[in-house]
Amino acid sequence: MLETRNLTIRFGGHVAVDHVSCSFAPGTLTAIVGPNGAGKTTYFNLVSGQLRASEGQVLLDGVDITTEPPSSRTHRGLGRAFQLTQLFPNLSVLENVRLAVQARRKEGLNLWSVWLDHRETLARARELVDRVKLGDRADAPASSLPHGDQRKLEVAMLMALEPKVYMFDEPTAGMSVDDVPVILDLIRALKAERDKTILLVEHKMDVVRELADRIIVLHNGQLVADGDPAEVIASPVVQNAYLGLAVAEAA
Ligand SMILES: Nc1ncnc2c1ncn2[C@@H]1O[C@H](COP(=O)(O)OP(=O)(O)OP(=O)(O)O)[C@@H](O)[C@H]1O
Repeated sequence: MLETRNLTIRFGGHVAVDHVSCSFAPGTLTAIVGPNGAGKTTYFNLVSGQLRASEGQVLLDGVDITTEPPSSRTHRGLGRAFQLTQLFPNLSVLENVRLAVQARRKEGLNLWSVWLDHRETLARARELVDRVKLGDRADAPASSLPHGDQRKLEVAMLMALEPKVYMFDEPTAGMSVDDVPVILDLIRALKAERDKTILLVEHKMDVVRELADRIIVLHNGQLVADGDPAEVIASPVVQNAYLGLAVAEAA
């Protein structure tokens, strides 16, 4: 179980995330929505450890991880999609995924087991590369991939870590219409495993409606709605705070 208690961060006088208390159970997909600047990405950064909270706590399975660096949170099973800057641009797609698989496994000192591990690691990496539909780009340098394929690679690397909690921040942003279904299918498949906790920041309401078991709404850093997707979307607070604004912005 992932939980935040009164999670808060201030940048100067600005409170970007304001006392957000929320828990996320395994087997659920929670969409986090809200207008631009609402604090969604900042909330993610606080959970994954890219930012340190000014106040409040982050707990994973009851352990207070508020002051831990991102690497130890990852080690505990908190998985945030890789950023492009974390990839090795000159290594191939397969090599990048292989390194992520390797990071997850412990290599023994016995040479025979190292060899077996190497073969298994490579096989697992290939499986993941195929799963994200990058099989025909496996040997291409990561830097040569178009944007949509790079996002798929990020997801493959995240899956290689086998986290308990998956955090996706607008996973389909900037993708072509052909690439979007690949990512959504992967998220659906993770959801079908029923033991993963999935957090999804997403602006596309049709995606949210289809995938989410629950929606939380952030507005000015505060949690202003939380519940069943249909009810939350219909609630006045969302219509005014989010959808109303989104419509106004789109106009
Ligand atoms: N490092 C920072 N320093 C100062 N202000 C920041 C910093 N990071 C975020 N903010 C501010 O915090 C607020 C929340 O930003 P955040 O990016 O979390 O919003 P968001 O809901 O993810 O928006 P979007 O939907 O546009 O991605 C914004 O007002 C932003 O300008």
